[in-house]
Amino acid sequence: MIRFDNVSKVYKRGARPALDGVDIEIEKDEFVFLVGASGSGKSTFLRLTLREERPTSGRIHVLGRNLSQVSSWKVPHLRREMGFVFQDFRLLENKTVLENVALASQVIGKPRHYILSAVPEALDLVDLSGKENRRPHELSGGEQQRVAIARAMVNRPKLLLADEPTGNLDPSTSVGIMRLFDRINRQGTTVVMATHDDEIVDQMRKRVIELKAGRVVRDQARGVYGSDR
Ligand SMILES: Nc1ncnc2c1ncn2[C@@H]1O[C@H](COP(=O)(O)OP(=O)(O)OP(=O)(O)O)[C@@H](O)[C@H]1O
Repeated sequence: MIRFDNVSKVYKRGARPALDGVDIEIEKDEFVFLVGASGSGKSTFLRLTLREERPTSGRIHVLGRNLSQVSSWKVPHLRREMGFVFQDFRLLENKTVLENVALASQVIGKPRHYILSAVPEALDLVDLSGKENRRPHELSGGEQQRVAIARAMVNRPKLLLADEPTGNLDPSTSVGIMRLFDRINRQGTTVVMATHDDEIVDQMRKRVIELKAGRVVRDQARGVYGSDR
């Protein structure tokens, strides 16, 4: 699903690499936590996977494609097969819940009949049926993140990437959001999540990849947040 072969990324000539000789393979249906101190390279890994950035050296395969061979005009096509969830939700404030989710399908030209079934299905997945006509400011933080997850899932991606999705949420809300990611994963979507949420990582016992100064220092099945536990 994702393969990094000896990938390095240097943003500015002379700066230390944000990723430094990274080899990672993530299989279909896995749930992977990316952990590590601030600046260790987690977001860079996600941005390279999305092809928002290109590596300085090394090879990246995502969804069976070598990213260096995907021409720029085909990048949007590739991204349609991936969902992305951010820490700060990034919803459109002047649109309703339903419109926020539907828009993600409309902009890529999905037919009306698809949208009419996929949007309610996505809202049902995140347990927001009944709140279709609310606007983001009428929802709690956890509900807003659920809308963002519905938006990421509405085109039925094979891969869901998330950068600190619980970073703005309180602990009990975060648990609910993590259960949702777990359910999405069990239904067949590969999940890769960068997080600082140690309690949740310890509870969920999924694969943990730890980065330190751009290098993989730990790759553990059913792992915990900190290597010293
Ligand atoms: N666009 C950029 N231009 C220059 N340097 C960058 C850029 N993005 C990230 N960096 C640098 O690359 C390194 C890795 O950053 P990255 O954002 O990948 O870390 P992170 O582990 O996601 O951190 P955080 O947990 O704070 O989000 C850092 O030293 C950062 O300053």
